[in-house]
Amino acid sequence: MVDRPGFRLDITLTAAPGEVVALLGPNGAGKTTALRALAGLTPLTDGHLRLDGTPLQNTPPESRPVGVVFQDYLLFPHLSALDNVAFGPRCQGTGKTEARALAAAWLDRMGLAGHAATKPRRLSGGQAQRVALARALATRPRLLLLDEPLAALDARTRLEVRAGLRRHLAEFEAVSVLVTHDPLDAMVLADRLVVVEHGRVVQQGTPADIARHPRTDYIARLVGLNLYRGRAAGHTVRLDAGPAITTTEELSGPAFVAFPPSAVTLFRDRPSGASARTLWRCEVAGLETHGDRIRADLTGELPLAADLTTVAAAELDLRPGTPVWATVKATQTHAYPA
Ligand SMILES: Nc1ncnc2c1ncn2[C@@H]1O[C@H](COP(=O)(O)OP(=O)(O)OP(=O)(O)O)[C@@H](O)[C@H]1O
Repeated sequence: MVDRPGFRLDITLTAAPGEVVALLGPNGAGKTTALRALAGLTPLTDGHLRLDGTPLQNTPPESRPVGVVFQDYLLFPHLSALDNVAFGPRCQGTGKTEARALAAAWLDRMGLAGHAATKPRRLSGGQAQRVALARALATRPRLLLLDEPLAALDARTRLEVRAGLRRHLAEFEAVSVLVTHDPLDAMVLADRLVVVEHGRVVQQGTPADIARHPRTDYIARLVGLNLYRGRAAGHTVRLDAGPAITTTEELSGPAFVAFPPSAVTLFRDRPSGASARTLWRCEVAGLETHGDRIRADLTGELPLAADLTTVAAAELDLRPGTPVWATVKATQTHAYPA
């Protein structure tokens, strides 16, 4: 637990050797605070930290078997890539020659053998990220912490570096914890996602499980689903938001219903064949381009997001304020216990 005026981080986090855990959450949720507490840079107000069975909270940061890759890498600007990587082993008492040989091997593993003598300012973003990772791994940490590891990169580099990082994390035999806002980074890199909101864990599980069964609005938006809470009886869920919705699954009691924006069809006139159970009167609140589709934000009987092709949006002549009827197929809705 970490307490500071106006904010409390209160989370339980456990991880097995070899596991990659992503802490995912909105701004100010407490992800960085959690990472700093693990690194020993922010003291715990209460609770404990244990690594390989050994209490950690009284060990100063520099003596913890923890490697950190900071968001902006924090490479030493005056040292070559090789000396940046050799720095950690040197601090641990490894002799100069051995530390440099170790660093050279790490750079080689990262595909950077040709850049050993390069200073950080001459490295590309992706190369600097790999040097920072090599620097953290060269100390043979038992816990690897990565703060927004890809945030400093442009979209193209990000794709490549993400794939490389995934490989290195998979090979790393101890625990990795990474912090990110980016659901894609989290899904690609982590074995398990821990979603933090307001200083607490609101959901955790495998990426696939979280994407299929979001339990908060933040996660639903992240994975691009419409999400409602309600009460199920058979194939109908009466939503807290008002209307009822027909679902394929049969359930009873508190339930979530989720469906993707692409499962929604919009009409200007009330469609004659549609079941009243899956037909809502809405109004367009906003429109934005979403890849090769148009995402319509709707308010009304059921607030929802709908994806349309550009042609469909033009034919419906949608603009903010346009009244529409929205329907979703029961086969595309997904209900699960709340
Ligand atoms: N050094 C600090 N002193 C005081 N308050 C802080 C400090 N750092 C963060 N906070 C506050 O603590 C809370 C948690 O912040 P934290 O940076 O851990 O969140 P985060 O999930 O990492 O957010 P972000 O994604 O924006 O980095 C926020 O309310 C933030 O304003």
